[in-house]
Amino acid sequence: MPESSRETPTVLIRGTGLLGASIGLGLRAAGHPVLLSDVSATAQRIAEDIGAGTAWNGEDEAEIVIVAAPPESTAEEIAAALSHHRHAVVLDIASVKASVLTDLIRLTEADGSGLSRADLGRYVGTHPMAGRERSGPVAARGELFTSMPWVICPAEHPDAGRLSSDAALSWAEEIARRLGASIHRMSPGFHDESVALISHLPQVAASMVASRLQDAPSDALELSGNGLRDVTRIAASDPNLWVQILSGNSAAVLGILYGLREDIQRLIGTLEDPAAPGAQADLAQLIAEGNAGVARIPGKHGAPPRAFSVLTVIVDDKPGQIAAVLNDVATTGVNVEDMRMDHSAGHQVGMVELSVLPGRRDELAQALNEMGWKVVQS
Ligand SMILES: NC(=O)c1ccc[n+]([C@@H]2O[C@H](COP(=O)([O-])OP(=O)(O)OC[C@H]3O[C@@H](n4cnc5c(N)ncnc54)[C@H](O)[C@@H]3O)[C@@H](O)[C@H]2O)c1
Ligand SMILES: O=C(O)C(=O)C[C@]1(C(=O)O)C=C[C@@H](O)C=C1
Repeated sequence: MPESSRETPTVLIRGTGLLGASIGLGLRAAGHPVLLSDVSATAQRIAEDIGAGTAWNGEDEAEIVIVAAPPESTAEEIAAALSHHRHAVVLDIASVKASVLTDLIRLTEADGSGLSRADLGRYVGTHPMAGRERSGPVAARGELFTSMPWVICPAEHPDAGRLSSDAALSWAEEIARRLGASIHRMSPGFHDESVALISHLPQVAASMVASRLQDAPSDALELSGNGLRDVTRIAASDPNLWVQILSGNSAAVLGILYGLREDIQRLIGTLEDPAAPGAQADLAQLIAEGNAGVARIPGKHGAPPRAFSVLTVIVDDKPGQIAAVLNDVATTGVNVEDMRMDHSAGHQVGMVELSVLPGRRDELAQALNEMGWKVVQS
């Protein structure tokens, strides 16, 4: 446990949108007093109303400040927090890390900043690898971070080496842990290279696939199944946020896009003459390489990839059905590892897909059947 005046110090959250309000909900549940502040009075009031914390009066001291503003405002907000709260640990959660740190160092070293390099000892850059395709406090969830990775990037100076103090680092990790996340410590540069591949490329790919649908005939769209939904969920993300993320990490994203461009060009060449010698093997290789890549995505808490068994429960499309299914599952003692809900086009039923450990599937299916649920195993 890091040294602090209290076990559950007061946390000020600056930026009370999706992430800020989710952190507020989670930290309040963990016993922290939480203060909220946002440039948008509406976002701040909604966050207060959903129980993420109470309004900051603009003066009170906090022991920990979490900047959850958009990336373009993050460095300035960190500098302001370091100035205002002279003893606080200051964290940010922006999706890009190296550009925020560079801007922060520049602001700190500017004449008249009132900050010194020593003040940066109280700063740690972080990034929860959890979110949603929706913005704003209305979409906030206190459990958003449970079992998800949370990156901790000790601040480093190009000439002076590591800046973040041990005390600040251990508070950053403690906060992530209290929100249920798993800790991954790395440099800002390695973080940005990594998220270009596992977060920024998927966003670009989803947006590009979904943009093809804009002018598609509605008869074609009515055939949409899970394949399309799986690939396009994040295409609903906020353009304003993603402009900032992609331009803040452009070099790393570009490196991946160059490789992708080669793959697409090759695929186009193959499909232009699929009967040519070697073409079928090329196509098989494309899919097989995808199989190999997807098999490397780890499970929860960085555990090795694990295939879950899925069973589908057919429910009436009316309020309270998902809660009723989950309540009955809870009585069986079988842990649900993942869950999703789908609707069957043109039918008044929903399909609740439950992922469970393979050894528990049959037992759960039988128990749910006995309780009167209609279960389909896939
Ligand atoms: N959305 C995600 O999935 C996700 C996941 C991890 C990290 N992040 C990062 O978290 C941060 C917030 O993202 P979000 O999804 O919660 O966005 P959001 O749009 O839901 O919320 C951002 C909030 O910040 C407020 N704000 C803007 N400028 C501000 C300033 N100068 N000071 C204080 N508040 C300010 C806005 O009014 C808004 O309420 C971003 O830096 C983003 O990169 C987002
Ligand atoms: O699950 C989602 O909806 C997300 O957008 C999450 C996601 C991600 O790519 O994993 C998106 C961007 C953030 O920087 C962190 C998390």
